[in-house]
Amino acid sequence: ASSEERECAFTENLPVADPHSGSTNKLRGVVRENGTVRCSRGSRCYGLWEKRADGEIHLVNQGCWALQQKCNGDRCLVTATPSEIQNGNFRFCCCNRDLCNANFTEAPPTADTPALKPIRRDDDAVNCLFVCLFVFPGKQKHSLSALDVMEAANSDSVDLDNLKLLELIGRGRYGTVFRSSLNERCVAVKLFTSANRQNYANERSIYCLPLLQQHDNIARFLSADERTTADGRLESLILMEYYPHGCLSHYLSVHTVDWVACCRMTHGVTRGLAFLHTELYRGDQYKPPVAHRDVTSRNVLVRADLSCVLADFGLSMRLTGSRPCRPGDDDTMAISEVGTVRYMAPEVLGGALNLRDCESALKQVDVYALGLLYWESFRRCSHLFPGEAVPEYQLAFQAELGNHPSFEEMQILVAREKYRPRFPEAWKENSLVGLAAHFLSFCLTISNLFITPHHDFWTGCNKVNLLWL
Ligand SMILES: Nc1ncnc2c1ncn2[C@@H]1O[C@H](COP(=O)(O)OP(=O)(O)OP(=O)(O)O)[C@@H](O)[C@H]1O
Repeated sequence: ASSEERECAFTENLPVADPHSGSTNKLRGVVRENGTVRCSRGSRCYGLWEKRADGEIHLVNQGCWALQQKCNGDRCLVTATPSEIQNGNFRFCCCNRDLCNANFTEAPPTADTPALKPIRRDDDAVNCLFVCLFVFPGKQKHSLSALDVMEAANSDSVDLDNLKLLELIGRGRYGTVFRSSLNERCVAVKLFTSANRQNYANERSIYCLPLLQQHDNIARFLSADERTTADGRLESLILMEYYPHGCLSHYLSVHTVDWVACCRMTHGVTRGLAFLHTELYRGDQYKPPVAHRDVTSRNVLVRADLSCVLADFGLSMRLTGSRPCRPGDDDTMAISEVGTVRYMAPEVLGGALNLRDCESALKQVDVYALGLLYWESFRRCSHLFPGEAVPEYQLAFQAELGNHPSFEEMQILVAREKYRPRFPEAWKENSLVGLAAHFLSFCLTISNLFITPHHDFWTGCNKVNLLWL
């Protein structure tokens, strides 16, 4: 039964734009004139209704639902309590019988109700979905994120039996990343051992912040879960969209890029970081400003069209709310000295981070690292080396300190000697004017694309400019 084709009621009052991943096209199936859709094998049906201010319930969308977990009922049961979904304004259900989504049935959630519940601990992902779908209907370009968030919202416990780890694609300090398949969809899975559970919990909570998944330059989160391995160990998993080009540093190490591609890459990371830093209120949604605290070219992932997303939020920190950020706190050290040593700002290395204005200080630390990413990227830009070979890819300070610089080495070089990555000779000699023009147009491009000119961001940007100039 799970692999049958399914016929579902179909309505699209709110268009779900074409996702940019082929694998999710199967969400739609073949739409028929009689208001139904023939969904691809293994799909379920879903429905979404809105309760308006007048108390009337209006149908919003119906169609095929690619995720199978918890959608096995005959009836379309709404089990998330109304308060969990946008203050009770929406009803979502999915089910596994032909046309079962024509109507919904409200049922109080029970332990064994074969239906949906939002992501554990909060309903941010569900709320994100509704903001994606309704508050910004003009942003259909991002509707893969809406779809993904719908999936995330409903995949509290992914059916891990269907998850196959296929190939090891990355190993970081905190997690091991595998290209994987989930119900024939290609995904990336980051596995954390119990020793790194805090990092997992933090990354998960950041991904689930309201509005975060709406942004095109933040990595797509699909789900998170925990399981016990055969030998009794606790293992935590984060499921994400799979980015076939991998991380920025890998991409740049094997490819040069032209000017446009280079701008697209750096611009994407910049937008992602600006968004992360920004405090947002939209309707009843609140996104706190967040510092990434580990901006590196390994933590930026590259899409097929060479646009980039910011990833790896295991060390990220909300900059408002309950967490203190004052000198003398027990976690002052943790606040100021996390990250990858190569990308640490001089004030972090020199122990001079201004914790009295923690929010600005940590944002500026991120922006310093962003400047190093620009340097790594533009050194691989073919247009900036006319008539000569593009230099081999280098990480920032690799020429000076090699592959594994220590904290002390970085401290001496960057904080004490105030050394910064060098411009290649080609940029100094012949094309300074051209470069300046390019750089100016680049700055203008990115400045146009910020949501709001953010004071702290621009303060940080001055550091980038200084680094460049
Ligand atoms: N969704 C993805 N798609 C493709 N490759 C990925 C994906 N996520 C991570 N990777 C690869 O795995 C590597 C490690 O991932 P990640 O940085 O999230 O782990 P980490 O343990 O937190 O690492 P770090 O040491 O940077 O903190 C990345 O640099 C990248 O090459």
